[in-house]
Amino acid sequence: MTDSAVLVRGLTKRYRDNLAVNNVDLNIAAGEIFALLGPNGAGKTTTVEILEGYRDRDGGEVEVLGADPQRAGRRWRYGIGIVLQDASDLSELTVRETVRHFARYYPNPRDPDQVIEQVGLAAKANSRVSTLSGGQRRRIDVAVGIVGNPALLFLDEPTTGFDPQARRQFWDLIRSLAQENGTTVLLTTHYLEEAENLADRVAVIVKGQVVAEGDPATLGGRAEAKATVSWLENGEHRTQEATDPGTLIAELTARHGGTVPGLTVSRPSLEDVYLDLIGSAQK
Ligand SMILES: Nc1ncnc2c1ncn2[C@@H]1O[C@H](COP(=O)(O)OP(=O)(O)OP(=O)(O)O)[C@@H](O)[C@H]1O
Repeated sequence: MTDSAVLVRGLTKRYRDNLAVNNVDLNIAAGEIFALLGPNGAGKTTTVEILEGYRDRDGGEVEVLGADPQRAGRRWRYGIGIVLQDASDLSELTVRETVRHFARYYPNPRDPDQVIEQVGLAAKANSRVSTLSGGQRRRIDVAVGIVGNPALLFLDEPTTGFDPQARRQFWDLIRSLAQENGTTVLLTTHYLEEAENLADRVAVIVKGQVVAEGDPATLGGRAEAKATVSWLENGEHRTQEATDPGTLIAELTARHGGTVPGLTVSRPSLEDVYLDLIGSAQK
């Protein structure tokens, strides 16, 4: 046994002559929020579906919650939560009926009303799912994904189509799941801001291979990258790159006798680093 919720070594998957997943290693600790990033067709969904036990692999070792998904049985599956967009199939049911319905599939479900409260749908508990907004339906999808009390939750592009406020509320919800319930979360996303806000660690996959992995704040040498310092001088916009922006700002402050007009300091965003990484890997 390991403390890892997900342990992957040398994973490979081919579709005919297309090597969709090429020697991928992953180690996701219990309780961690981990994001898989990568361009369309990089191999994220294939990897996730192998971990969920829905796709067989061609090579490598995979351990999810201590078992090989290819051989694991029903009891193992009870520990896995998958957020699918299918709650609307039951749209004539109310929110409470829907969550109760799914709770019955599990031997040790969470209290449906508590789950509804946690996903922020308490005020809608008696409303039909068909009357909910897109973002509210996504919350039901999460409620259905977590009502079985999973140790590991898979989220595939969870906030596509959300407005900015709904997206932030959703992030709070996922964080609370990890913090209060100790749930491990594996998500795929195309929103770098989402990965930065939510994930403890990210892996970038390009053409089936992990090209970078780590804390989003330091990925690809981001924390050590030069800062860009901009300010206004005699009405003109000035910009200078600096390894140590503090020294430059001190000089500027002295030169201006106090406040430096229009001063901004920026480092490469996660998106900048990500685009660089996938650009070099795709060459
Ligand atoms: N069932 C399948 N049969 C054949 N090829 C497939 C199948 N599923 C995926 N592929 C191929 O495998 C590669 C990886 O696809 P995958 O869906 O895993 O990528 P992804 O990173 O999830 O992409 P996206 O961000 O677009 O969802 C692609 O080249 C895709 O065309």
